[in-house]
Amino acid sequence: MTHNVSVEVTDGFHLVIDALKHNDIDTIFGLVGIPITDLARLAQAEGMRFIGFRHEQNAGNAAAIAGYMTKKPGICLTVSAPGFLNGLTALANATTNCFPMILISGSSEREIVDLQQGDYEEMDQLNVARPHCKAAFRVLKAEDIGIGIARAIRAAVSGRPGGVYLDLPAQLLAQTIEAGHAQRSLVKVIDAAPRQLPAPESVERALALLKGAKKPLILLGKGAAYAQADADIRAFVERTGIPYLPMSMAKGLLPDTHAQSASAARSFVLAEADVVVLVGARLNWLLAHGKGKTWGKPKQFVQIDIAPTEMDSNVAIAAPLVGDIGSCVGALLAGLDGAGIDKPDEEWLGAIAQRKEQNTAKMAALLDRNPVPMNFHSALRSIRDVLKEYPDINLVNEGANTLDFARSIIDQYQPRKRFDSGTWGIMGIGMGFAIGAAVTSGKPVVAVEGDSAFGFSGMELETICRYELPVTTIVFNNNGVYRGTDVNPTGGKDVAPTVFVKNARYDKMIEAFGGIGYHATTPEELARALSEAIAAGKPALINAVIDETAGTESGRLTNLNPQSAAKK
Ligand SMILES: Cc1ncc(Cc2csc(CCOP(=O)(O)OP(=O)(O)O)c2C)c(N)n1
Repeated sequence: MTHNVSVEVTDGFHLVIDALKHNDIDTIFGLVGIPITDLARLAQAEGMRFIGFRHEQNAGNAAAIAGYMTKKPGICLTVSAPGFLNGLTALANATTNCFPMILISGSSEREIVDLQQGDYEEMDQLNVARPHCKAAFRVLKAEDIGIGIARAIRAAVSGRPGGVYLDLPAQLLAQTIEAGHAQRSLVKVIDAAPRQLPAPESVERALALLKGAKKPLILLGKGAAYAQADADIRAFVERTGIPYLPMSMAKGLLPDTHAQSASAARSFVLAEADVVVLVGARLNWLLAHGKGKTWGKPKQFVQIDIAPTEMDSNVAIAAPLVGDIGSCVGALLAGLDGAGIDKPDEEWLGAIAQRKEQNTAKMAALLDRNPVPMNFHSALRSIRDVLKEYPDINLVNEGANTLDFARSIIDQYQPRKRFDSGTWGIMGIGMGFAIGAAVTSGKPVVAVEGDSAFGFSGMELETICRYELPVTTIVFNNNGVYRGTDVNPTGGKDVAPTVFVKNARYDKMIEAFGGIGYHATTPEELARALSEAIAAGKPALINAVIDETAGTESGRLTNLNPQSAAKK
């Protein structure tokens, strides 16, 4: 006699969703297609948010900034080959910026890929991904999905955070597995990013170096913002009385209006300081690699970083402090009283105050002007004055002049509220970061965009309108990349490489998707539109007309070559 015993089964699709939810992940950013459309549908049906994008790079950027804001990996889901490649730029950027994210892509079957038999969207994605991310895994058996997701989560957030690639062949998703076995295969990641305490002797060495400093300086990097050790970092700055410089995404750890902020005297303090404490800030190109005329006199560095190999990356580090930033700053605080460190010399603080006063007066003179049409300064003054009323606003910023000037003109008052082109200086993060910040925080976002930078992700205005996100995009429209005045030297009909359609109306773009468009030609119009848009809490775009002659081109290598400069 046979007994028909019904065995409850599940499949790879459900197991991926169960594994993510089992680890408290509730949102996926992605773009559907073969073989992951049903995975997206199922995720939504099972109560997760699936935010569908128009280009995978923007979905990846949204996942990356969600990871930076929450310390949980943001999830980006794409189709194979071209969809995976579109997401790869965001994965590489996340790894470069130490944002935890996981790019999950469907892929072709191993047996076809390895024999290069020409599958639909065939690519050896795992090997393509490896050089551009922190870790890469592939899962071939449904019973391994739980451990695969767990490994990806731990790899993304432990140690120095970064991007992880997880390769899911189409057949895996369709595989069935007995439900009880599936449930038991799930893995809840315990203590994914364990604290890493610094060695006591390294703390003593750092405090001793500070004790001998006459002109100390603290440099806060975005790693300090990511650490979410805000109170201890503020206490360390305030109890030592040491002036500090925030890198752009560390702005707001202490309010930019704080008396110890040395931002308005940046060049002076970098050149004159004798001991510099780097907190989650790497001595890369953004800090002139810690040497040369930017840094003037020889320095001694205390460096706090979770990666021991970051030490001496560019210059010798006199006091390496290896561990997670919260533990390292906490250890310095605990040892402060016993270290007998005096407050910085009044001469040092007085010299900084004087330089701040001079530079603030120069900037005020630039900001007080009201040229017609607007320039970067008058437009940014207008935005600064409105955003002062919204200290918790999320600010996204990219461009060249738009990025450089906004970084010093728009003040931040709270940590992890400014999201920009970061370590790579990449363009195109705008709308993805804006969507990621709006979805993650549930709060309003203002994106201040150069017109070229906006163009990289502008189609996501439809995504912003579709999910009715409170995102106000301000396009600094100066008719081109850096500026809009270059001409084709041949007199031919093609415009110059850096020039766009003159007087474009980006505000009409968002109206096509039901959003609110504003056209602003004066700082007053800009301020009124921005205040109205933030209050409305709906998708909006302000086309801010900027003088096309106002911009300067950054990093023009030909200027370094006298011969080519002479030909101009
Ligand atoms: C993915 C990528 N491709 C190109 C570039 C090179 C670049 C750096 S800044 C920039 C845009 C500058 O024009 P924009 O109008 O946005 O700015 P503004 O001067 O404020 O008016 C480009 C194209 C980078 N960094 N990343």
